[in-house]
Amino acid sequence: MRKWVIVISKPELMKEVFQRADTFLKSERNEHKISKAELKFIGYDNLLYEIKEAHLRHRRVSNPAFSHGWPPELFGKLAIELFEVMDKASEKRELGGFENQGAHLRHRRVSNPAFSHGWPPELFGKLAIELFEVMDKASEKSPTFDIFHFIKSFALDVLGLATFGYNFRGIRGIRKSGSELEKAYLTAVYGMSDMKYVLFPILEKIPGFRRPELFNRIDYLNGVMLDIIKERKQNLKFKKVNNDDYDGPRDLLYYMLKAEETQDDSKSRLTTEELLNDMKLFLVAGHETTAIALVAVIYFLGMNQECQEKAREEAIRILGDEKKNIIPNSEQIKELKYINMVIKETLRIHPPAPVASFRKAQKDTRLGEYAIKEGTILVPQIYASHHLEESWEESYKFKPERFANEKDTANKYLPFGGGNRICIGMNLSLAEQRVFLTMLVRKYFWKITEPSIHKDELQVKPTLFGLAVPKNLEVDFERRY
Ligand code: HEM
Repeated sequence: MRKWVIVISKPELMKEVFQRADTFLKSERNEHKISKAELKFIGYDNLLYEIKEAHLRHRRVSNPAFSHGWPPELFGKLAIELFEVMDKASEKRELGGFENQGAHLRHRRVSNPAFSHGWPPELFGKLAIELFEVMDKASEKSPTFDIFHFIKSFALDVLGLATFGYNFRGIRGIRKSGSELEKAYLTAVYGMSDMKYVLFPILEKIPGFRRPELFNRIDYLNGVMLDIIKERKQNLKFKKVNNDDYDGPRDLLYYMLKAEETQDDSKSRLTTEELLNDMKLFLVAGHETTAIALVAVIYFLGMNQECQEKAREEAIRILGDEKKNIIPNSEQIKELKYINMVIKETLRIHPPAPVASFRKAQKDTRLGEYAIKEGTILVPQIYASHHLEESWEESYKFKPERFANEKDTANKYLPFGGGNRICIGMNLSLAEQRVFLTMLVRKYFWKITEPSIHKDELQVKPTLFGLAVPKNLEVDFERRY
């Protein structure tokens, strides 16, 4: 039987769908088509795919873990590590490509005559193929300024530490000295989201398409993370979680184990396997989303130099202009009014998760002025909602000032969804963005490298989870110190 699918862009209706979670229930777990690799990696028994009581059980344990403050040093120290890698990369680039003007003229004088005759097309064709091969190899080896690659490593390192006290060394991974676990994680994530294998799971059985290495890596990753959880559980049992003598990391795992202790009923607890799945889910759900947000902020400030300058002025006013990296403290972060507006406006104009999960009407009902039949699928279209002209004047224009007054935007701004399935990592991600951006504007001036495919709009590539991942975005950074 054919079913209605309704795309929702009006913010008040979307909010209602999120709020009436029992009537507009998130699709059942078996309605999410996932690859065999994803099944093995995060499975269905996790906060993302569970619904009703099982979802509540995950949320009950995870909520307290996410609802405490995040020490700014967590993000700040990693930001400094990333800046060092970026500086090294820019040095390499200068050596590889750019000469000063006088030297350039000298080269031109000799080269110009050599270029002024006709060329057989095959020469280009054959050489282009050769060049593509070399470029592919080179891009594996040396860093370029596709900034997404850099930021993603940073976001992964933050999440590893925030989730289970583990440093993936993703930033060092840019220089090819990351950890085995980083490699295993990246292989697992890319492997599980390969669209071919989601659409045609039979490929996993066909010689030439099978991916034994991928599944080995997932096993390895699962093993290491499981050991960490078991060891931590054991450790906490001896030390008793509430005692002050606990000196291990205060990460999500710690707070989740602590929350587990307070569940008297064993049925409300999570099994070790479920806990493990949630840990991995946090990495997957928080890694690319935050990296997209940060890259988008770099893009919009690169395209809007006056906004970049205002953000810098604020960072300097609050942190001072000593020529060294300074991690803002919690009090200083609260003072970051303009930078906060920049982050909000970026998440409005370029929401990293442009579409929330489909909901399904559980009975005949009304939604605003619309009659909805049982079984109707509802698609919360966050991107469309953030670009409705009736809600956002000049909606495609980057204007952080829209967020000067919280009250003007509260009812129509939904980058993290809403209701009982609102993004659990929202505050972690926002804290990370505030620290990172403040430090970035103090350290660098930047602009988008020209010519750019992003001249008119930030271009994105298609991805399995529908995330708005920017296509290769090249940025020129100039150090302030
Ligand atoms: C800018 C960054 C982020 C954005 C824009 C974002 C966006 C969203 C949205 C829109 C949803 C709701 C989906 C729905 O209702 O179907 C969601 C859910 C979720 N997010 Fe995020 N997210 C971000 C960062 C994070 C981080 C850092 C984590 C974890 C560390 C995380 C973990 C999750 C999880 C586990 C869910 C499912 C919650 C549930 O169903 O109860 N997200 N996110």
